[in-house]
Amino acid sequence: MGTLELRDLDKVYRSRGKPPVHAVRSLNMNIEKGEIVALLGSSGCGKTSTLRMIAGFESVTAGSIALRGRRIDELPPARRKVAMAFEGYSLYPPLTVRQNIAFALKSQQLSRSEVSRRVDTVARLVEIDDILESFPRAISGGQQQRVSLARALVRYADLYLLDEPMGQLEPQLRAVLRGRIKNLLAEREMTAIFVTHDQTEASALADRIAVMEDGVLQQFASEKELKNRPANLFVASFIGEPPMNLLAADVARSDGGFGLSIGSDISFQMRGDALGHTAQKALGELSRVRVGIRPQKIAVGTGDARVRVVSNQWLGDQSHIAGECAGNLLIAVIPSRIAARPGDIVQFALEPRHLHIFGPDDACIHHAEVS
Ligand SMILES: Nc1ncnc2c1ncn2[C@@H]1O[C@H](COP(=O)(O)OP(=O)(O)OP(=O)(O)O)[C@@H](O)[C@H]1O
Repeated sequence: MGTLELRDLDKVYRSRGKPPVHAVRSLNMNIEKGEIVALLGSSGCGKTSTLRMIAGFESVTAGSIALRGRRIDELPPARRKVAMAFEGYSLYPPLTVRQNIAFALKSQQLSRSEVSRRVDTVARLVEIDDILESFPRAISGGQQQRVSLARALVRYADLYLLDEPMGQLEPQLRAVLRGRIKNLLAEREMTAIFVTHDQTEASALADRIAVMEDGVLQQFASEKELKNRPANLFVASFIGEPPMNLLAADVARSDGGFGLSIGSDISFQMRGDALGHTAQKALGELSRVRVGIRPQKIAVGTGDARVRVVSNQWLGDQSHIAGECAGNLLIAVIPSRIAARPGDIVQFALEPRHLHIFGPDDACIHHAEVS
């Protein structure tokens, strides 16, 4: 049993005169104590709706939410033992920053010195200790966001919900706070869910990442697992920078395995013994699949694929070379510079062991070797 259990959670928004919006569909998740989870996905995929249902700001259309074995989906927000930092979850204007943060501790009956100590500690952590006596209207948006974060983190709760907690901060401060918040959460074994559309943030903070699209959970796994074993085409193309190269391939049976060809220019021999049973069965029934290969797995300057260079960018520590081959755009990332200009022909080497293969319903039927 996890600390937080979401069972078949559904959210449908109905407004008069408009078609209903099915924002979250049959969501199932188990989150363990002390786990930090990121809800990651593009705008409108249902991340915030999920968080707001857990917080109690939105009703649940169907399904259930249990926290430490207790059903909470019918409880008012204040009784859920959940601390949250929400965008627009506004600060009280007549109170100073210090009073705003201390207010979150009101129900906990702590001594004044204990309240003060806790407020000071969390304020230092998010670097707002110099504005504790200011009023909300006198501080910047980024500072307000950090006050909101401090107000959540200062509490002792069963669960912390953070909606784009650092969205308004500059990259440098963001990186520093990320590290500190991660340490704090780990030290106190706090269970937390945060919403982000920033992959770097999700990878840096979270133990596991829930990738959502169109209200549907696509995969819930560690960053490494998402990268190495994407469940489907969506996750494969969403996770990783630059995105995985995806190509349509024709399937043919060949000696002891399968041949996959992309136009007449690129082909792969997949040995049967390198494919699992599921992949062999699926390939035996399919004439066309999609294959994926990460840009970092393509070698440049050797190999059979002749590629016409579209762009070649040196980013200081790696080159991104985009090229066209058999009507497909391929991107390779290599750790060195090469002298290739747009229009030049260069060789790309794509190896069968680096291929992910996607079958019907875009599900992954074979994963690349992990190296
Ligand atoms: N109160 C509401 N009434 C009607 N539709 C809503 C409401 N809140 C959200 N939606 C719709 O539900 C869908 C999911 O929205 P949600 O805010 O949960 O997504 P999100 O992934 O958090 O997006 P963002 O990153 O832009 O906040 C969207 O289509 C959105 O327009």
